[in-house]
Amino acid sequence: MAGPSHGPASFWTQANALLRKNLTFQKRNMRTNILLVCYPALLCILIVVFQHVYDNVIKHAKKCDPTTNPNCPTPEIPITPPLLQVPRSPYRAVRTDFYPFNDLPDESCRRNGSCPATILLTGNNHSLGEILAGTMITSSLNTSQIMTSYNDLASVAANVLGSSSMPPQDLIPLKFLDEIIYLVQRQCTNNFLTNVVDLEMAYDFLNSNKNNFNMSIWYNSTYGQTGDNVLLRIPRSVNLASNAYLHFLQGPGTQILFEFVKDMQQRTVFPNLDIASLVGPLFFTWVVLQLFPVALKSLVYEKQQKLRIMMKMHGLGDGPYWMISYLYFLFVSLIYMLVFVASGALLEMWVMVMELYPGFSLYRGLYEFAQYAQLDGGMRWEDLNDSENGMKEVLIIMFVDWLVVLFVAYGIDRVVSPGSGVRRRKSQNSQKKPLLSFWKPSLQSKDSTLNVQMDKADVNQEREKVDQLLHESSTSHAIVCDNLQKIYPESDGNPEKLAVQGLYLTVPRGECFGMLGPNGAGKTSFINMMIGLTKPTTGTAFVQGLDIRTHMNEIYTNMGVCPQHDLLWETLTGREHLLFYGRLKNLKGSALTQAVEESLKSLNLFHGGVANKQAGKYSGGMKRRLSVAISLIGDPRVVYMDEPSTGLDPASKNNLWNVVKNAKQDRAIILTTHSMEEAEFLCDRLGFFVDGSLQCIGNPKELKARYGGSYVFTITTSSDQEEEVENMVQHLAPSASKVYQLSGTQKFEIPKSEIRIADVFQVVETAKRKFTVFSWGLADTNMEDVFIKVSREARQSNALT
Ligand SMILES: Nc1ncnc2c1ncn2[C@@H]1O[C@H](COP(=O)(O)OP(=O)(O)OP(=O)(O)O)[C@@H](O)[C@H]1O
Repeated sequence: MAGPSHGPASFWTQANALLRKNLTFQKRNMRTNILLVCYPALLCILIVVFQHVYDNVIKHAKKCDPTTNPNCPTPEIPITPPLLQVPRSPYRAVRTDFYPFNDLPDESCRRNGSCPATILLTGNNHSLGEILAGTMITSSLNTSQIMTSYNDLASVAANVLGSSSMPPQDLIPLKFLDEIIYLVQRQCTNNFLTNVVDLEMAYDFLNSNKNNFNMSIWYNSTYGQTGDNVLLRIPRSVNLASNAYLHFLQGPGTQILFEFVKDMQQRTVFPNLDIASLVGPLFFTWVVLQLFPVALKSLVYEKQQKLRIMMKMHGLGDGPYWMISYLYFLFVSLIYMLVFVASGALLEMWVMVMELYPGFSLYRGLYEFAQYAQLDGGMRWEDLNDSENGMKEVLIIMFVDWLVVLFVAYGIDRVVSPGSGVRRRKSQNSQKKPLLSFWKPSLQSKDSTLNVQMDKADVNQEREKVDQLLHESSTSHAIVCDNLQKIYPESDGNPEKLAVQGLYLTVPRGECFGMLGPNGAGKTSFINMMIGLTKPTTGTAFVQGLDIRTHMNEIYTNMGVCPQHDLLWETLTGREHLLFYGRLKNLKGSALTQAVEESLKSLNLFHGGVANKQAGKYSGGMKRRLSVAISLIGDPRVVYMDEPSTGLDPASKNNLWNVVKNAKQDRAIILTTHSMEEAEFLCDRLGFFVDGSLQCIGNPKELKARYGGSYVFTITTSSDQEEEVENMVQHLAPSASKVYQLSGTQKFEIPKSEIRIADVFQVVETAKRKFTVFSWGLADTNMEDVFIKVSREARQSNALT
């Protein structure tokens, strides 16, 4: 059906085939891809919409004036938590017995609203405190009071500044403050005391309210021995040359740490983190669940659907697979990242947390570049050491991520995958060599005499043939199994299972060998070993002279497989499947087109546009035919077909049989089936498998002759006459045995040597005169009888041993 074999496909041919398949697959998934790259943009829009709704509908923030309406919710919460806001006058700090701050006014100020707003600075540098106070408040005001020796800073902050447990409406919102606001970070629990001063607000306020203060400043002189540190958050928008900041900078002996607040946009996009703080984790979760595994998901999908091993079985090597997959996903990720970065400019929060995801660290890196681009000279190598930009961390994260993800993906492919049992270690002698030099009987075969039952002459003969071939240099037999054995180890409480026991088998080119046997006999286990899905426990097999334990990759280049369950890409058409596998088999140009067209025609997948229909839309029978077509494309020398005609209607079955019959001319085919009719029609030889071992082997005629030396006589009468019929048959042939009896219908096996067909007619005529015979028949044994007989005998003998 296909053209002549062109030898194994080169690395680049395989890469080309895979790339084309991936592009077609991607084209089919265009909608998903567009959605994928649009998600970040959609998410940004959603966040903004949420925020808008939240602000306008739920909070009414913009419509509520807190200066006139005390129930207005706080419209803005500064970004640096925790913050203490200045309380309204009735709640401000006053002198109490418990806290003897003598310079605070007494309680009466709360009634007339004259209590001062208080500010707490921490640190042990008095002069700095003076400078801070002097900078923020004009010197004409009585502003400075020094509080000493106070260690319980949190408690002081709460009491000196006013009650911290008051309801929010009693805090003066910063925006509408009529006195100076000074923010104190109360949780200063260690030596590094950090006063977070929002200078932007203080500065604005100072400029507009210079002479209207009623203010006390408390300065803790002893708390924190090493702490002279003040962390200033200075937005870029603030002019650093202003007097206030200069004073700060000149604070004697004080290390002033500047943290440039680069992301002022946050305030405008997310004025008050409520929605954003929900959306952030949601976004992160979505990223982890949906996007992180994009590449891995696809690799795992192919693995899970066994498509990876299917491609491998048809000759796709690890090299092209990894190269194309890697470059392909790199490209897809780049497109995704471009869209993401563009839309991510609107969404700058949570970037730090998300950096663990490689895409996000890339984003962070670009972001830092953008920030530095605003400065003279942009980012330089030495800036990597700047702890403020996190560029070094980003590069480290990306490098580690790259390594980890690459190794994880590769590890999944090598270790966890089906077929991992096959040793990928390159054989030291991977070149083909004369048969004799490496076709040595396996060690196990010497001990295997126990497995051989001496009464099975045909099976023994097969074993002798194997021994002989192993010592000859002939490669006339495409498949030689040498004491092949598969034992599944015990698991989940199930005992060890001997699925294939010491199998000796030879299949020459041009032969179709049928493997028959009841469910669970071990047929699929055998095929799985032969196609590299599982590893033999002991023994081995040689395909075209190559050992399946060590040369599976070479064997794949000349092998076709039609697995028991169809392994197809739902979104690729039948033609695209065949083009892909044809290319893997090194078919090119017109030879490829011709092979594909012939294949489609011969398997009845050509007419009515079926070839261009996606495989996901195929009926079960069409999928099956496509699987058979795939197994035969590129003229492989060895083909395995696991129940190829399952689910086919009679016409399609017939059509498929003809295809297989034509295909077997110059190749070895091993086929498993439950259809005796199929076995008889297609197979030159049959092997009956029961409980993992070969019970008999031979061509259909031989087997029928051997196991079918009897006629099957079936007769139906009323139930009362059963005994009489039985006596009658016994009289006719004393060795006859009853094999079936139900409601008057009885089936007898009568040795051919004991009767003549005319005698049977005679007996039935006599019986008809005595009682009613509803129906009767005499049949020669067919393959089904052989099957039943062999299975029964094998089970009986197994039960005895
Ligand atoms: N992965 C496994 N682990 C343990 N036991 C297994 C495993 N796969 C198959 N078996 C067992 O090995 C035996 C042979 O199974 P196998 O699938 O090879 O039979 P089969 O002849 O192909 O059956 P069928 O005709 O139903 O496809 C069965 O008893 C089965 O339960």
